[in-house]
Amino acid sequence: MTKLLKVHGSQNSFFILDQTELENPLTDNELRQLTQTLTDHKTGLLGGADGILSVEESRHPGALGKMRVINTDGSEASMCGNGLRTVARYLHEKTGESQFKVETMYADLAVRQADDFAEGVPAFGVEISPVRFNKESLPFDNLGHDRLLDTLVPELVPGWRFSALAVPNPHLIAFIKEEDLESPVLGELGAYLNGENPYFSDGVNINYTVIRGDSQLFVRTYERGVGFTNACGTGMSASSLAFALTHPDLGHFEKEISVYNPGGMVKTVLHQKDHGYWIELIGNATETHTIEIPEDQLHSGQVKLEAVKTKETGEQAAYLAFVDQLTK
Ligand SMILES: N[C@@H](CCC[C@H](N)C(=O)O)C(=O)O
Repeated sequence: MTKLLKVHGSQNSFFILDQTELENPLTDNELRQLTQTLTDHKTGLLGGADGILSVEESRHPGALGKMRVINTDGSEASMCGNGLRTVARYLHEKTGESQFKVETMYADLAVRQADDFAEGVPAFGVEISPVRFNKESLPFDNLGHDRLLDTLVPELVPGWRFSALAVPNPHLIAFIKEEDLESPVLGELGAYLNGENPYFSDGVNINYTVIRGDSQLFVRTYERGVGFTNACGTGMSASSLAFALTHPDLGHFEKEISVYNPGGMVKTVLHQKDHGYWIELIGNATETHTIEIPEDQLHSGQVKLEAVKTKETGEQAAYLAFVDQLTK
């Protein structure tokens, strides 16, 4: 039997699969197939999820493991901020270390155990970097600009200003009004830019961001490879940096920014380093279920749900109580 975990950061949910514990690691095809099977929100396990986080061995100095991120549609993302917090917690519990690095597709990122957000709500801080603005990094094209920073882009939505950042996965940020949060335009633009289109050939995560005051944001994200999610950690980090660069009177470096989202709240802290930027993303790392699946079913992608054993950890009640007090 192989043990998996169902986890979330701001209710952006994942299954953690530690491939170092398998007799035979999955091939990339098997991992893609398994993700599509388990994460489907209608037919998947425990109501599905927003992806699988595959934990693998790292040989990089200081890194206790490697995280790979597979979106629900089977595509692989270079980073996942909410997911990295849960992998940090997993590796912390496995090794006893509280501060270490995790290898990701493009960078070895620093992670640390942070103060609990509330009783029963463990939290971790993770590095989000590298940050790039050039159009080749996302990539985007045919928009008449080499970078977007609070730029009018009539090709996308007339009258709306966009910023584009790779952290290193690609993000578009639009600062919008509170009353536009439920507009159908949000989903339409998300679906358009993540299908065949002349601008973002690899798709893009889109963060619709409302400024709620000094150091306060609300972000709703349409994620590449998934659709609307409860939260996107790299998206909230990218939005925080765009906020400070475009609204320096309200968004500040080296000071916590509270970022609310449909699934809860995280904190971000912006840093400048060597003419560049990095962001610390701090938030919950909640384990909701332990799961046991026969290893052969993971390889075949034909998981028989009746052969799977699941057990609630009880952490979700504490998390929901935390979210409840945010709104009071
Ligand atoms: N939810 C994640 C981002 C996951 C990857 C994204 N869908 C992509 O394709 O870039 C986060 O918390 O950062």
